[in-house]
Amino acid sequence: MAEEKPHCKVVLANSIVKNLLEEVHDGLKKINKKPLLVGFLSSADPAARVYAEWTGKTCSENGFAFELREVDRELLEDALIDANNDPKVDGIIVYYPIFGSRQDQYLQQIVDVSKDVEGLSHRYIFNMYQNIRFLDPQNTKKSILPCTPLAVIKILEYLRIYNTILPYGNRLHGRTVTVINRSEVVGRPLAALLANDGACVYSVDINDVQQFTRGEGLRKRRHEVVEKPGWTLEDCLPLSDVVISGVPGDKYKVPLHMLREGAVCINFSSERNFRPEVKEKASIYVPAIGKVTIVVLLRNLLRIVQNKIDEEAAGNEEKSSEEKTVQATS
Ligand SMILES: NC(=O)C1=CN([C@@H]2O[C@H](COP(=O)(O)OP(=O)(O)OC[C@H]3O[C@@H](n4cnc5c(N)ncnc54)[C@H](O)[C@@H]3O)[C@@H](O)[C@H]2O)C=CC1
Ligand SMILES: Nc1nc(=O)c2c([nH]1)NC[C@@H]1CN(c3ccc(C(=O)N[C@@H](CCC(=O)O)C(=O)O)cc3)C=[N+]21
Repeated sequence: MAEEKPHCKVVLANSIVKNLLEEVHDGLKKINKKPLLVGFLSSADPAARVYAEWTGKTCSENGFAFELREVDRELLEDALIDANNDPKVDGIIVYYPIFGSRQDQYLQQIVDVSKDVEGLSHRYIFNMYQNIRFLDPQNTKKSILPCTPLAVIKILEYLRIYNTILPYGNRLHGRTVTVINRSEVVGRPLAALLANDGACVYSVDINDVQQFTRGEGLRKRRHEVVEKPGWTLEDCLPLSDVVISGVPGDKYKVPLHMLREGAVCINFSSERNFRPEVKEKASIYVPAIGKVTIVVLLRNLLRIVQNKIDEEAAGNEEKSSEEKTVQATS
């Protein structure tokens, strides 16, 4: 008897983006202005330019203004300060890598928190690792999450890996996820976010394996990390419901022989980290997520603009009540 084709569902970014865009459009209707995002391109990396071009395209298609500023990297610091001080600029994104060293982190921190749509400012990253979800004690202003990790989370929600029968904050309880990449911009924050939401996460990089969890019964408030001495990716794969890979370069391929039957596989690298044969074993395969990342970026920009509007309204209220007090006493 002839064998049938394997039953793997390939999920493309477009279908995931649709829902998120609706949310963004609704949000945009509620504010009566066109937010301005400014992108700074000082990177020689072709991936950065492509990403910048997509950002521009997605902005203009969805009611956001985008301005690309190509700046010599030695002049970037001053250009960022100018944009911080310019009230017309709502959000700032700096494309990486620039120097490819710690200087990139320094430049990242120059961007004013109130304009940081990528969510890589220290305050936002601190809140994320500490599992602090709001910016104010009244829990009205949600903190900003880093774009690519948040895009992966939105994908996992779309795929129903998040179990909505469980309370918010614990919806990955019982899931085991492997993340191959532990960079400070994607892999490590992603592992922390997933573990904060209740997952058991194996974080794999070129050197070692670490496990991120909230402990047995999710007793801990936030994730903790333990080293797994002697472990390799091969030990993690058979245990994992979800495998997320983001290794740069076209050489790297996730070994498929140890992959669990029916696993969910997601690639966020610019190159394909999974061979086409992944479809023989996986139940769901997401080959690229870049488009989701950009829509999440717009969602962050909207949130920043909303937070600013709310703050100004609160400030005005305070002022007018002060005025009243002054009037009453004079
Ligand atoms: N789809 C999206 O929205 C985004 C995609 N990217 C893409 O993701 C990729 C990674 O970007 P970054 O995290 O910034 O890169 P990076 O170079 O900072 O980090 C790479 C990570 O992969 C690990 N790694 C390298 N070789 C490995 C191996 N053989 N086995 C296991 N781990 C290995 C490294 O240890 C490191 O943790 C790039 O292709 C980049 O273009 C980056 C940002 C957003
Ligand atoms: N500040 C900053 N933030 C970034 O997020 C950032 C950056 N700098 N510099 C450059 C890298 C690169 N990057 C990618 C985006 C999408 C794909 C991606 O998934 N591309 C798909 C195509 C599009 C799709 O279908 O999703 C593909 O190559 O097949 C990869 C890589 C973001 N980056």
